[in-house]
Amino acid sequence: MTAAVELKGVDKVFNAGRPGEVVALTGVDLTVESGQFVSLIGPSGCGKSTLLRLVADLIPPTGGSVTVAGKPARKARLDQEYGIAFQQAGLFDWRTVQRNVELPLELRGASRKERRERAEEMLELVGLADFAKHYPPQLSGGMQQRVAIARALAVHPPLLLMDEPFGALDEMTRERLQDELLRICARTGTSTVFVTHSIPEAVYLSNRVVVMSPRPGRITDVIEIDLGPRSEATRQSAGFFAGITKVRKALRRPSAAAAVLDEAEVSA
Ligand SMILES: Nc1ncnc2c1ncn2[C@@H]1O[C@H](COP(=O)(O)OP(=O)(O)OP(=O)(O)O)[C@@H](O)[C@H]1O
Repeated sequence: MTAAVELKGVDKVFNAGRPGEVVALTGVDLTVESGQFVSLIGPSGCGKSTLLRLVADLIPPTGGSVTVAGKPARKARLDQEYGIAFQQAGLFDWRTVQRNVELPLELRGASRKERRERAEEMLELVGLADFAKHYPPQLSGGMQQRVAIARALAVHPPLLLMDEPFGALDEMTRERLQDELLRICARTGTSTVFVTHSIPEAVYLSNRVVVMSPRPGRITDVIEIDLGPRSEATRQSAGFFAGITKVRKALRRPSAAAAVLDEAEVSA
């Protein structure tokens, strides 16, 4: 089966050869199989968002190749092979919830009837059917985030790219949305690449947690999570805590190496 995402030897340098050059990513190889949920975790500035933006073809790589659904990233973007949801829900305040969700379908030239039906289906899926006629400022942060997810899924993309979508939410809302997201992905068969700072969130959601190192960003570990179908009991289970410990140790490893380097520099 074609992988949902494949990165081979990807490098990203911002401002190459100019003042302020930043080597954001180096030698990144990553495959996300179809239907998988993969989280990216790592210290601030390690290149998680950059990696996601490369997959979305919002920026080009400096080296290597990015393939989405077997196509070059640019073709995949034009074919709307993925939906995007970021930390800021990014909704248009002057459009109703329904018309926000319809937006990607409008861009695709879908008929008014198709747009309305699809938006209703998506709002049902995220539990917001009763709020279709509301405007985003009338909704809570969690509800706005669910609208953003509905919008990202409106064209039935095989892939969902999410950059800290629940980062600004309280813990209870966050856990509820995590469960909703897993339910939606299971129902629609969507593959997901999810950026987070939260170790428990990464472990709870993912089939695989990809751990990245600080500058220049590299993948240092890929941790398989095998917890079966998630439920409230999962959050209390020994397997869940074992997963958290594994990710935490993996995150410490590169920074420990950096600390040793720093000490060497200080003592030199
Ligand atoms: N447009 C840009 N121009 C120059 N440098 C950039 C640009 N975008 C990102 N960078 C740099 O690339 C590196 C990686 O940034 P990125 O936003 O991908 O990190 P991140 O892991 O998502 O960080 P955080 O967890 O803080 O959101 C950082 O050093 C950042 O300053």
